[in-house]
Amino acid sequence: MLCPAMRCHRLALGLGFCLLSGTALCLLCNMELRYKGEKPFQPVTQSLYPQPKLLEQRPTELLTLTPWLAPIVSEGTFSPELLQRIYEPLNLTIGLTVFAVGKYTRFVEHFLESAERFFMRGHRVHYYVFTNEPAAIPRVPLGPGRRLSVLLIQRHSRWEEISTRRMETISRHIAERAHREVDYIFCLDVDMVFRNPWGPETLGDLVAAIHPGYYAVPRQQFPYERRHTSTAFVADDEGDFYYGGAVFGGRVAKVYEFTRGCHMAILADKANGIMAAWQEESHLNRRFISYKPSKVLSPEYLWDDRKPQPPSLKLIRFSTLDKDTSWLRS
Ligand SMILES: CC(=O)N[C@H]1[C@@H](OP(=O)(O)OP(=O)(O)OC[C@H]2O[C@@H](n3ccc(=O)[nH]c3=O)[C@H](O)[C@@H]2O)O[C@H](CO)[C@H](O)[C@@H]1O
Ligand SMILES: [Mn+2]
Repeated sequence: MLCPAMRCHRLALGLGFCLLSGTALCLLCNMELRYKGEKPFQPVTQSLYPQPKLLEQRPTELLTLTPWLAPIVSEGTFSPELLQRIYEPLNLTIGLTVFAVGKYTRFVEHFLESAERFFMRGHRVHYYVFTNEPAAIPRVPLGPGRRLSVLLIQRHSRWEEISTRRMETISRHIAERAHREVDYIFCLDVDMVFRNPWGPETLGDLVAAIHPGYYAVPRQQFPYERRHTSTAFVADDEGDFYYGGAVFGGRVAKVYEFTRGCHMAILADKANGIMAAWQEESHLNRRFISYKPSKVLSPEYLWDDRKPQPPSLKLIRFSTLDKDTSWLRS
């Protein structure tokens, strides 16, 4: 039999031990791992390597990875059901910017109606429509979790200016507002329509889409800006794919950096009295050579109704309408 004093002593020891091991366990559980700092990629400066060819392997099968190992998204490369199950619980909000200035307001209704049918079904979506004429924006009925903000912008007289200014407007809009409201953001042309599902397979840090007019063309023939005096200049032996200015996107912070970078380059050109060959599309292409997209969308995501559907494309998801360009720009 232990005397009461000894029992007390043992009890105190036991309790002390429990307390100590408990604290240690607690500390271990709550311990934050200090990883080595993330090292962001630096812009690519040397670009002497063979051009990737979307149709290289077999003439009707698209390439699925870029030489820097970014996925090239097309029908058959992903499971929509699986991706839906992965992304749904994340409760993401996806922003979509679209510009409708002057006569282009007539495209909004068809654009939004088709987006409601096909764009990011089952996810929260925030449309940002930039226009000089808010009264001309139709009230298209939206599904649950989907909202629309109409934002007033100035109208510039030249269409090149309207189109090019988008980089500035988007970067400012992200800084002022959208960075708080959305996780990802896509920036699309309005003279287009969704024809098939566009889902979370398109989400990535920085996303570009291959232009429907140049996916089977050698890089020397890409309509890059070729004047050395422009900040959008691209040499003959540079370039991966020719990307369309009508579709880009990504994580909101990355799209901010991207649009700001393009805007700065456009401003530098402007100071020198230069408008790049294909306006903001030329700057977008220049920037994607140095800052590679982390995901590339096949021309399924940026087609043109004026072209017949080739056998290599199993479906068309988003396409330019056949429009009267000279009337629109007059
Ligand atoms: C076939 C062709 O020529 N394609 C070029 C043309 O695309 P696009 O012919 O697709 O240019 P676009 O007329 O659709 O203009 C781009 C976007 O700017 C907005 N917008 C433009 C003008 C206007 O008065 N109001 C308005 O809202 C609208 O959202 C439109 O979708 O121009 C782009 C640069 O901008 C690229 O160089 C494209 O390669
Ligand atoms: Mn367009």
